Amino acid sequence: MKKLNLKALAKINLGLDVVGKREDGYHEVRMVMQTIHLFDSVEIIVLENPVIKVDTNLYYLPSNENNLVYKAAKLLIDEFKISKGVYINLKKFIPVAAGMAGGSSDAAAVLFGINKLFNLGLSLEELKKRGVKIGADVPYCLMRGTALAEGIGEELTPLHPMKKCPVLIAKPAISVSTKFVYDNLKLNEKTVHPDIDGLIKEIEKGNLRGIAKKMGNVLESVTIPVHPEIELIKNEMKDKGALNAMMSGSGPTVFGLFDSQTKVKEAYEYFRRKNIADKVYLTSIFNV
Ligand SMILES: C[C@@](CO)(OP(=O)(O)O)[C@H](O)COP(=O)(O)OP(=O)(O)OC[C@H]1O[C@@H](n2ccc(N)nc2=O)[C@H](O)[C@@H]1O
Ligand SMILES: Nc1ncnc2c1ncn2[C@@H]1O[C@H](COP(=O)(O)OP(=O)(O)O)[C@@H](O)[C@H]1O
Repeated sequence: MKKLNLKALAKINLGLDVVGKREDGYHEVRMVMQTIHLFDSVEIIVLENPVIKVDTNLYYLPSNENNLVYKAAKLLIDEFKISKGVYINLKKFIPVAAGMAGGSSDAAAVLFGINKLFNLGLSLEELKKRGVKIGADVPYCLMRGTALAEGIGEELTPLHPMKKCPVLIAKPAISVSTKFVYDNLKLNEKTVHPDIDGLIKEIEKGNLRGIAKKMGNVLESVTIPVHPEIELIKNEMKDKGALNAMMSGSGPTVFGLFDSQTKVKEAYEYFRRKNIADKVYLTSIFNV
């Protein structure tokens, strides 16, 4: 049986700025992306019949063409007129609709896997071009590591690898639609834009405190007023010793960067004990 087991890793945005809006409604961004050690598991098995079958461990996720892994498989199977099929068994651990690119990373894993299983010979660049048709974050999920993402998120420049540190993740029991957040973003002269270039300089220096100071996410201005519990979680994390804490992507997940294993463990235990968030993970920076 021909099969592959892959890890689809989650991301956080160390910095997220929106610099304009395109005519098609998509926004021009400048984001510092970072992979973390939190992943879904994606098993792909080649089938002799030309079908795409998806199973997931989450009852509320679609297993039809609305699942991003289905879309990724179909895209390559159609383009390369592959006469066989695939069975995809998806085990989700990355919170859904959380600002951590779980779905995009699953799709990236399937593009990567089908390219390998059927010997399509596509380069990473060629896979990224197909990935952006599924979602703006898919090209980054194929690349991983520390990167500057521009355009709608698909123009990628690798950056100096982020200094390793413990990361605390906390997601309140709410889901946020990325489209809603972008649609409700109002950019004007009062908008506080994060200093993305300054953040990159601190990453190059490997200065964790400097990185923490320069973190910023312009989408917080939309999501936090709708879900004020995000601000409370950020404050709790900082109180418990995070160098800084911020919402990832369109939210609602909050991540905190720590400079000590002892502090992060204490904060993790405290978050679990006090039920401060629905899901809490103690993880770390993943570099390629
Ligand atoms: C905000 C970010 C930050 O990394 O991540 P998440 O919060 O989704 O994890 C990304 O920009 C999200 O990328 P992704 O989730 O792949 O977006 P897509 O599926 O392509 O688009 C969902 C919707 O978001 C809006 N959208 C997305 C990307 C972008 N640069 N401008 C936009 O306006 C569009 O309205 C689109 O219909
Ligand atoms: N494989 C998948 N994993 C997660 N969500 C998926 C998947 N396929 C489709 N979706 C849909 O995509 C939406 C957002 O997915 P997700 O990638 O988890 O969010 P975000 O981009 O905020 O990190 C969800 O509403 C979900 O129904």
